[in-house]
Amino acid sequence: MAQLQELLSSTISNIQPLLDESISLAPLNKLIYGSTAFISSYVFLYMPIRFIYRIYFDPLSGIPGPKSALLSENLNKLSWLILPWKKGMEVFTLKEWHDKYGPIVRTGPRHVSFNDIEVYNQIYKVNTKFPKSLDFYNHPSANESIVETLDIKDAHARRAAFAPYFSKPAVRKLEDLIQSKVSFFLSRIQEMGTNINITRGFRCLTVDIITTYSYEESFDSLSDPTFSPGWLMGFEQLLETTAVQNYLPGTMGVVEYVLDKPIPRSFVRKVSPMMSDVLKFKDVCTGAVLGQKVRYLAGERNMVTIFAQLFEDDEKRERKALTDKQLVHDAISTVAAGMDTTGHALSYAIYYLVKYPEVQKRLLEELKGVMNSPTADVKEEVLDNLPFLQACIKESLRFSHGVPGPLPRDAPAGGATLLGHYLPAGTVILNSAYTYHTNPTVFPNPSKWDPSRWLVEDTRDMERHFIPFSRGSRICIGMHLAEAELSLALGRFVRRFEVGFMEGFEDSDMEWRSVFVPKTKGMLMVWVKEREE
Ligand code: HEM
Repeated sequence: MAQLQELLSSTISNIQPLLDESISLAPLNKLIYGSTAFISSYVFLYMPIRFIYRIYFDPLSGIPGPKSALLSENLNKLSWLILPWKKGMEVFTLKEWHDKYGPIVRTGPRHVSFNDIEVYNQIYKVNTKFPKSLDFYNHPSANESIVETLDIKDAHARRAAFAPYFSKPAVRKLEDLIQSKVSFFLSRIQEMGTNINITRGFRCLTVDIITTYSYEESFDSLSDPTFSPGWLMGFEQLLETTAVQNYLPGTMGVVEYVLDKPIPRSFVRKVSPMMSDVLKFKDVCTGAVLGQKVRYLAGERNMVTIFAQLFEDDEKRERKALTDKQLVHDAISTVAAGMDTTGHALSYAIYYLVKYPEVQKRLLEELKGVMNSPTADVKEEVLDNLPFLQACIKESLRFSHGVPGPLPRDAPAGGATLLGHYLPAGTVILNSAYTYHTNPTVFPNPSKWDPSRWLVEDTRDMERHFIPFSRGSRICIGMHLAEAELSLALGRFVRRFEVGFMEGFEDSDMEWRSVFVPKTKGMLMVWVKEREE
């Protein structure tokens, strides 16, 4: 005890002159001195102690994983965003880590990733206790949408309001709309013949369908001469900003607020055409949904759109109406959720059908069995029952993954024990569809696009690991619409056209990195020629 007292008094007497000196410094020097002391103690004292704590004493310390990832959550995030060799590569790295460390990996100080379908089913189930994580679902243009509603009860109520408009019977009633947009899409590409950016073409198709259904007025993107309307350019930019927001939450909110409110749009266009396009995309969605609300409130009752039905059902059921902000965020996120996902799956299908002509031939033979001419009408119900077409669609969904980025969920209050490890409340739990879809035990030779794998007798294990639409209470709300679009667009396209790659297109153009959804390096450029029989 006496020794300790002696040590303390000698330390104080050593520090005292330094403190006295610092008190007598000029204010500027005091600031420099103070900040240097703060930063040095943070970097050289606090960070190492915290690092050691995380490795040896933290409740998550028993979980295997790369130790370097435990240094700092913020550094991890920044590195996924800015280091050229890591940018957009998180899902690939997660898979490598699972291959190395096993089904549970600690990927950050409070992040844990899984590769175990039983765990997946427990987290992403109906009546789950694991809410979506604020760590990710917090984008300024969508944080009041269904997609980013975190609270389980609130999300249930929001989904229940929209679900009737996306059920299988509701989508069947939409068939005429989908068919007419697919017909227009096919006539446009027939007219173009060559140099067709089919990646963007598919996006325009899916958006014209969902905007007509949402707001009655289609964005009419399919009429754009090159399938490149301004709002789509904006959306492509928005995807880039999604990555910034994923890793640096709040940043885009501030940027968007500053550009959106006090600064005139003409000035924004001069300074940043990219941000200007992003704002244009938001403006179009905002105008469309709020315009419809005004018409509804003015007494118009003959609209059959999602939002008009919602306004009517709110009134009938005496439900609390959505705020304007919620409506706008739903309008933006529904367009965004349904466009790229469906578009990617279709692009991958066409890409591989061109690469593997024998597979295309087999598909064509099947389609000829139900469509006796290249432009014959066909119902979705008929296409749904074609095994090889459905196998091609499944394999394309397995390759495009739907949303490959991990869909983060939080460990609930009281924590959770998974695979024998206790995860305290708030631990961020990651599961990436990419990891599950490329499991070689379940999908032998997983990097081969092979629709026939789905035609074997027992597909149960593959089905269990096939999660492009996720599962449970937060499963994709637009799944039936997407399925109808995929069957009709792919079936009618392949029956009608021969298709090939444009000169200059390279396989590497289809390589992707993840900005939550996959973003390919280039665009799929094709020519088409109408089939003769
Ligand atoms: C091939 C096409 C599609 C795929 C692969 C797909 C995939 C997914 C996935 C994986 C989720 C879960 C996201 C999460 O947990 O954060 C999701 C959610 C969602 N999807 Fe889709 N989607 C597709 C098409 C569509 C379409 C056409 C629409 C509507 C027009 C749509 C609307 C939504 C909405 C609103 C959610 C949020 C549901 C919630 O948070 O409860 N999706 N989708």
